[in-house]
Amino acid sequence: MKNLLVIEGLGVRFRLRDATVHAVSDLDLTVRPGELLAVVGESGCGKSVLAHALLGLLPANALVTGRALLHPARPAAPGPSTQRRTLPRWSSVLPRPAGDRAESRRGSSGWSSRLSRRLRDSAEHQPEGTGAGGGGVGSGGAVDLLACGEKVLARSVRGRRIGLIPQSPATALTVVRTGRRLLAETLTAHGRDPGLAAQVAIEAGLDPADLERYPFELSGGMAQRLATALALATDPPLLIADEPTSGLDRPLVDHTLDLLRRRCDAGAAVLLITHDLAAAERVADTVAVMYASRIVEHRPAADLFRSPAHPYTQALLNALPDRDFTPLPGHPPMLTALPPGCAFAARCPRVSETCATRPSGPVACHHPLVEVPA
Ligand SMILES: Nc1ncnc2c1ncn2[C@@H]1O[C@H](COP(=O)(O)OP(=O)(O)OP(=O)(O)O)[C@@H](O)[C@H]1O
Ligand code: NI
Repeated sequence: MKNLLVIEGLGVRFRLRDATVHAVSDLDLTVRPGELLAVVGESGCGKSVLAHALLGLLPANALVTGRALLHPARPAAPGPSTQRRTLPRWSSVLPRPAGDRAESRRGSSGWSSRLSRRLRDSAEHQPEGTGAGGGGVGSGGAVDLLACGEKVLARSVRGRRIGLIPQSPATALTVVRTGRRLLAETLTAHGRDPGLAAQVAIEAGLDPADLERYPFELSGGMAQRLATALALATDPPLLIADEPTSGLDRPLVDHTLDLLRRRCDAGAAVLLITHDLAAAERVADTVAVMYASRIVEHRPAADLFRSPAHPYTQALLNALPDRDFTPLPGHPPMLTALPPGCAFAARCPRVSETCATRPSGPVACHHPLVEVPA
């Protein structure tokens, strides 16, 4: 089936005063409708930055290169007049990008001013795909997420074509509305019946009674499930779930994973970002392993879990309690000082002189455990 998302050569660097953080490097990925792609890797390897780059949620000190084409899930609609629907500019659950230029110019970054602006922005209703910042929109409805600009992202991508379950929902949720109101507003904005709020909450594993609470009254796990419900409410063709099971007990972890799997089985695509390899093994079709800003192995999940090819993937699997339970020694390199060759070399049992040069291919290793055709 045709790809829904095609990422080519994605790079994200953050400029600091005296250094540059290479958070994502030369990243290529594709996601098809119906595919659950899991992105796994140790803390700080660039997983969330990847998600935020796709949604235009990076701060102002980020330099983004490459392209990320999002194709229409179904054949392109005939024209804006037939499908124009007013949407709040910001989904209830999406953080405003810290680098929003207008915000930086105003120089006001306090919590209350950000919140009041978010509320004001929620009242703005603008037609889709017009005006400044509308570059990167190709014929046939494909959008280059890295070039289309904030207006297109806000009006027609975030929430509508790509949903996000953010990694820290407790801080991303709008705090002045109850869960029920957040859900009802989101459903309404997307042309769905606000009366479905309870049903969507149950689907996400949240007791509908908890919808009467404000987000700050929820536990971490409850906020996680409310964020999941909000992302489901928009029924997006692509869902990015950034650690959607953190803070959940095992039965709720399985509930959330099975929910994501069912979305794929119904034709949506899911990009699942997780530390939890067991979670990826349970539901993923394909797995991309990230190490120090790069994808080092990208293969069908069944192949990767049966027979890992990159020594880093093998080390991650060996650390699982139901395998060797052997922790991976050492630490990843600083993203401000990445080596020119293989970034895993310093921790790799198979290292040789060749590893001073950078490997490439579906398994970025000079000494893979199994040969994987390109
Ligand atoms: N605004 C920023 N400025 C500088 N560095 C940043 C910024 N945002 C993220 N980083 C750095 O980018 C790297 C990747 O961060 P990211 O949040 O993507 O990691 P992650 O893989 O999602 O980790 P975790 O599993 O802990 O969530 C980290 O080293 C982080 O410190
Ligand atoms: Ni993260």
